[in-house]
Amino acid sequence: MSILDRLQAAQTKAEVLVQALPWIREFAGQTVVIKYGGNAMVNDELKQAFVHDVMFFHHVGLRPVIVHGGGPQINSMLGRLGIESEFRGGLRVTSPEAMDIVRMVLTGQVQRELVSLINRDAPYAVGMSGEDAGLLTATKRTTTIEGEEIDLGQVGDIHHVNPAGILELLDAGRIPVVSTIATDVEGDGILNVNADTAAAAIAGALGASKLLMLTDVEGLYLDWPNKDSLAPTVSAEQVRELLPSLDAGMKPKMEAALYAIDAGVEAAHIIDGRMAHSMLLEIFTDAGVGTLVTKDNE
Ligand SMILES: Nc1ncnc2c1ncn2[C@@H]1O[C@H](COP(=O)(O)OP(=O)(O)O)[C@@H](O)[C@H]1O
Ligand SMILES: CC(=O)N[C@@H](CCC(=O)OP(=O)(O)O)C(=O)O
Repeated sequence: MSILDRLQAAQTKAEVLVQALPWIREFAGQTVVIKYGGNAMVNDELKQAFVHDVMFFHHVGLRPVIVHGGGPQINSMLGRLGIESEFRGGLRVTSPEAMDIVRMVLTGQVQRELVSLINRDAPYAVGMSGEDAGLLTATKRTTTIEGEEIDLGQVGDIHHVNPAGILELLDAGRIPVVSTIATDVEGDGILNVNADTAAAAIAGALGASKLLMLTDVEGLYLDWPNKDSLAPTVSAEQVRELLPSLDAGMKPKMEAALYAIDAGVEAAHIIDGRMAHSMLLEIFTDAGVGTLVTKDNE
């Protein structure tokens, strides 16, 4: 590479840094909840890119909180153990036997892996389950399909979020990594909570400014699966209209986006986790990848 080429490449990097400046200034000190879906944890390079983005957020003064999923990882373990599992309305029907595996995979495998990956860079990450310090309590929920109420077993909807434990970690300069197992407020057991739902409730309780949801699709398609229908921005009102027609995977995500916005979170973003550094591009550049869900009046 000639000196001129090297100077031009350096100039481009400087421009990118300068472009990030207003966003860094705007978001410094704000809490951002990142929902890291199991389908976005595709390979080691992408996981490493995710960790670098989280570290970038942390070092420019944002307060990132990671709420992770792990649906595919749970499926794989259930399959290895020969335990049947099915999804109804985007939620896993969770028998007591499956519940043990869900807890084991989320808190013992996926969360540990993320915590270790971050801490290999710098020792900031601390894992938490929704069971820890009363973080998540839930009540048993069902789902309705074609007018019929379906029993989902040990599946919960958030009853209450006690964010004290997360706030203590954030104030100590840590990066909380949360698994979405909740204490059953009506019984003496635990409940399996969809990670999108939990992330939205946590974002609301923390007064987060953003909820970022990393998944395995470019964003919300208004006319799924028509690839020309990707929406760069949608209002909460539009999402409310779309909700009944949405397919399984996107439904809990859009319900979560609405919940977060109704709880005061300024924006929810659906971001393609299969693209390296998509979070940085969405937050700190003018490029705007993914779908931004905003309040009705914006
Ligand atoms: N309107 C839509 N726009 C985008 N994706 C959709 C839509 N409807 C359904 N989907 C599906 O939702 C999936 C994402 O949800 P899910 O598989 O639950 O991801 P995650 O594990 O990241 O939570 C996409 O891969 C896609 O197949
Ligand atoms: C009730 C319910 O469906 N819980 C989910 C929890 C994990 C999750 O939500 O993982 P993703 O974000 O990767 O989909 C499950 O058991 O798969």
